[in-house]
Amino acid sequence: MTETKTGLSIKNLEVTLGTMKEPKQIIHGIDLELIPGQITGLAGESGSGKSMTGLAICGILPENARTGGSIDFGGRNLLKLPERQMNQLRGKEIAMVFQDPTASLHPMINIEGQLTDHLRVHKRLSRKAASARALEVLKLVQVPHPEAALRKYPHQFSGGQLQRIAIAVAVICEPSILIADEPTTALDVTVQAGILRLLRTLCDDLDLAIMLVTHDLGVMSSLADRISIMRQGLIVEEGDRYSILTNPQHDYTKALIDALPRERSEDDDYVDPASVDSSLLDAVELVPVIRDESPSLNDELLGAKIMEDPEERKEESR
Ligand SMILES: Nc1ncnc2c1ncn2[C@@H]1O[C@H](COP(=O)(O)OP(=O)(O)OP(=O)(O)O)[C@@H](O)[C@H]1O
Repeated sequence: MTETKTGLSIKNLEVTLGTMKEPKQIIHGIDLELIPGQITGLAGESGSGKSMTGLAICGILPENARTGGSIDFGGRNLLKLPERQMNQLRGKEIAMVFQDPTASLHPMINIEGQLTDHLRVHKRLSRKAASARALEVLKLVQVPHPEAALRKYPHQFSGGQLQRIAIAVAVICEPSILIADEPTTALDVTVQAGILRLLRTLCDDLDLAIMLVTHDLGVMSSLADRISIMRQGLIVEEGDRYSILTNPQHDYTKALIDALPRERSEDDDYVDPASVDSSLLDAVELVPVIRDESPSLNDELLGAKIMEDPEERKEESR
């Protein structure tokens, strides 16, 4: 991939909902950078404003939302962009993956149709070229039997495969930015790890700038390059993954880390790699970062999976 990707810079973003008479400020002036080839994690409790941040980037906030600050993408402030131009960027340059993959898939259109429609709208490719690209991208996201998958409908796939297809729809136009909002929350733990690994691979190979929204700091610990911790509409702490997880400064971050599961017990959902299908083994590799027997969340827990040097991680993933 030779094309240079564009990052995104949020400065002092404010979002207010409600009426003029009864305004409800949801986001209170946050800064965030999305950098090509990096996963930026946005973690925090429910209702802290993580999803609203993603919606603001995609220009799909609720109709009554009022915004302040700026979201700079390639020299344009997305908050001020006319709807028509925002429509052109959305899906092509800025894509989104949601918790529920069916939210981005039409139940009555086969997978080839969903992938090629999207491509033909944004890239104006011929039918034949769009079909070839659809097959290529299904292979990229590792959907089994991709030729046959193109002819199937969403209800014929499992949740994990559907999420891979939703990711294929998101990346088919080679966007610069991918907003992944709780992309694994609804999935079984072994499938979760595979999707997380896929996001990492796409980030590295396509030079994508990914914003990963999750309430689960455990997911962050295995994946994000940088982590921002959000609470009540504010980013209370931001830094590289290693320092956030090993040397948190804010009490709220410390509390989130304390809440991470550390011990395996009979009834938790730790999956013994020996007990799963060998095709999943690769994916499961990510899990031990989240679920280790170590007594505390320290360097030992983070182990080889957390490295200070992103280049070192890139090397490992090759
Ligand atoms: N359409 C809406 N109208 C008014 N308030 C809303 C609307 N949607 C969300 N909110 C409020 O905005 C705040 C931020 O919501 P948001 O969905 O961004 O939180 P979140 O951090 O993503 O939480 P979760 O993890 O539960 O999705 C919450 O207080 C929520 O109640």
